[in-house]
Amino acid sequence: MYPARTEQNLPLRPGCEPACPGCPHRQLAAAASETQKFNWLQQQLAPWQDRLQPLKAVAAEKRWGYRDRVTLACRWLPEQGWQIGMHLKNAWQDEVLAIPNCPLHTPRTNRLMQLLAAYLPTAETFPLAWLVQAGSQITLVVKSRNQPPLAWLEDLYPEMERLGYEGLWLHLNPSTGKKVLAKKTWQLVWGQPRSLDSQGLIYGPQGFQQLLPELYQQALQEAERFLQPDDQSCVVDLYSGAGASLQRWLNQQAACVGVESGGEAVEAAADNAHEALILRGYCRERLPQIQAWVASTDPDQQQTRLLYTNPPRIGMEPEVTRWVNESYQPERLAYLSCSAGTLKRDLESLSNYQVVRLQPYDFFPQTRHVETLALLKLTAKRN
Ligand SMILES: C[S@@+](CC[C@H](N)C(=O)[O-])C[C@H]1O[C@@H](n2cnc3c(N)ncnc32)[C@H](O)[C@@H]1O
Repeated sequence: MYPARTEQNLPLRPGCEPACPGCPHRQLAAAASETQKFNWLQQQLAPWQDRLQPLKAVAAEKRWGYRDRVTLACRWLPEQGWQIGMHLKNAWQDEVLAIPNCPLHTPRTNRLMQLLAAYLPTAETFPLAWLVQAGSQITLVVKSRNQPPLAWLEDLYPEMERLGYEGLWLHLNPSTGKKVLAKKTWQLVWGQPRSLDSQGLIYGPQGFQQLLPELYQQALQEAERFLQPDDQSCVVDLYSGAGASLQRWLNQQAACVGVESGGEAVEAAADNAHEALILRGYCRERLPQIQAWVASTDPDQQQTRLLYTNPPRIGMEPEVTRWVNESYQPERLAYLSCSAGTLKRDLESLSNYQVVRLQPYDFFPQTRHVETLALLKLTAKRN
């Protein structure tokens, strides 16, 4: 990421902790923050600068109080009680900065932190390491092999219900640390195991969700306009999560395959996009199955091949980029990226493609992060 600008032209919002490193743009006006992000993209994506569109963002009043998906560190201090907030870890410090009134969080997230800090027993009784909230699903990650007492939670349930929470999980993870979650020992202690998002899609406690659904829908709409999926096309959807994008392509009667490594997301996608084939695993390891699916879906090679990809920050796996560029060769490709650096690398590797348009979105206001949708078309003749 680019270095933080020292210019500070706005006062801190009420509740914003001066020492919190969470939002480097918190003292910039919206226009200044957006300009910084745009300039960063211009620099990172210089070879395609002429195709870079102005940044799309939500209205000013939606730039705060939007974070309803958080992973917060929890630490017990005998003098001060529970601290829930940002983990500050570097050579000099290893502490948790409490942020009970964070203005970036939704009001219910802050209320949840405050309630837990007030009701939790001491760390000796309940060694809480992380609080993970995915929308309406909450997980308490406990650094222990043994089940801690849960009776204290009874008093919290009515308030959690009032705040619109729907599920509370206990996750025992004795080795929790940098990697917060493990596969085993999840227990639903209250409510229901799954919730529905604003689009009616099912998700669970580990669900990946974009933070600003309105802007995310705009990005998907733009990808759909470009890809033009229909009943004569097949869509390969990589890093497909719980199936939000798959659902769109299916609505246009396209044949679809999704690939996703997260077990819970795969399970949700099977419900959210049940007409698609969902492959579980790393994309690079599923290439033979995707290839077989394409061959059986389009034996005469009459269909329009399309690709949508939305990888994590590290970008597409090199084997996958190579397969797209040299083997699958979709006519149109939409790539939603949260890292301009890895996007640049992958665009350069897609040598058989021309970048048509780069549309940035401010998915993470107040932070340095910026999302970009790259739209590409095949220029070489398919092998
Ligand atoms: C940026 S999220 C996108 C999810 C989905 N497209 C959405 O918008 O909801 C990236 C997804 O890729 C999954 N993932 C990470 N590495 C993967 C890999 N190597 N192969 C397949 N899926 C992977 C993650 O579990 C996550 O769901």
